[in-house]
Amino acid sequence: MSSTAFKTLSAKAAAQLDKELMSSGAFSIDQLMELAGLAVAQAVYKQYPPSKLLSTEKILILVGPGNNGGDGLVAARHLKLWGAYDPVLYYPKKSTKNQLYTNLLTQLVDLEVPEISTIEEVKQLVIDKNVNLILDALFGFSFKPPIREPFDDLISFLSENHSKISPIISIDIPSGWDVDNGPVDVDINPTMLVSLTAPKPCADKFIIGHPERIHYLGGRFINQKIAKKYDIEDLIKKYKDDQLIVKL
Ligand SMILES: NC(=O)C1=CN([C@@H]2O[C@H](COP(=O)(O)OP(=O)(O)OC[C@H]3O[C@@H](n4cnc5c(N)ncnc54)[C@H](O)[C@@H]3O)[C@@H](O)[C@H]2O)[C@@H](O)CC1
Ligand SMILES: [K+]
Repeated sequence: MSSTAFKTLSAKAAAQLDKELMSSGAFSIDQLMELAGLAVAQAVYKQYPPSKLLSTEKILILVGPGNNGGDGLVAARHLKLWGAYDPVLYYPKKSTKNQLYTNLLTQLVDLEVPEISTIEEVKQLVIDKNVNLILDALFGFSFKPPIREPFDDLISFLSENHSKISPIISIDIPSGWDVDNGPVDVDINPTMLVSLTAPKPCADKFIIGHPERIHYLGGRFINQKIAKKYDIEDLIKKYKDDQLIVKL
């Protein structure tokens, strides 16, 4: 039993649920990712509405090699389409074999979302506070420490400078954290977390002792039967009406 007010899904259970949705559940990854990314964009908008942001309203999107990165690409598109944010991408490890990611990137290129390609540019942008927000879409529930390059340098940089930089919003897992156990050696210290489907055990570590941290739930795509099987019915009931996100 979790010590916080919400149920959690272990890394193993989250991966199993994901697999189940895409096999017997008959969902495609494109559908799930679109809903997940849309929820993330809505949570960003809700928590940091454009009027609350300073000057440029730029949001740096740190994109990892897997589906967590895909969620970030989708969120970037919605934020850009809403006209209120200027996303800038950092996407150092692109998969050329996965058509889904290629398509998501093409959609952003068509929207003239700029991309920076070096870690030095990222550091400069972040340290000069030329971005108001940082969206962490590097790693999700399939991450296994220790972190490998080129992401080790980035995670260390964010960790060392966390008190000086704009707020970090992590998608599903604070990148670099162990999914079941929380922070390892370096901690990017996000201000906000958007858990997808259900929080993972590390979300307990995110919240406990940190009342100032913000936690949303998104990814409203599971039915009652699956919710019951994974014992997360109470969590799913927290969504009201047509909401795609809920603040936990
Ligand atoms: N059912 C759900 O809740 C859904 C989840 N989605 C997203 O999908 C994520 C899981 O996606 P994936 O399974 O593709 O995995 P991740 O995006 O968590 O990461 C996998 C990638 O990270 C790399 N990696 C793992 N450990 C590493 C390390 N120590 N150093 C460097 N690289 C490392 C792997 O080689 C792989 O390329 C979730 O967290 C969520 O964001 C959505 O896109 C769709 C639906
Ligand atoms: K993340």
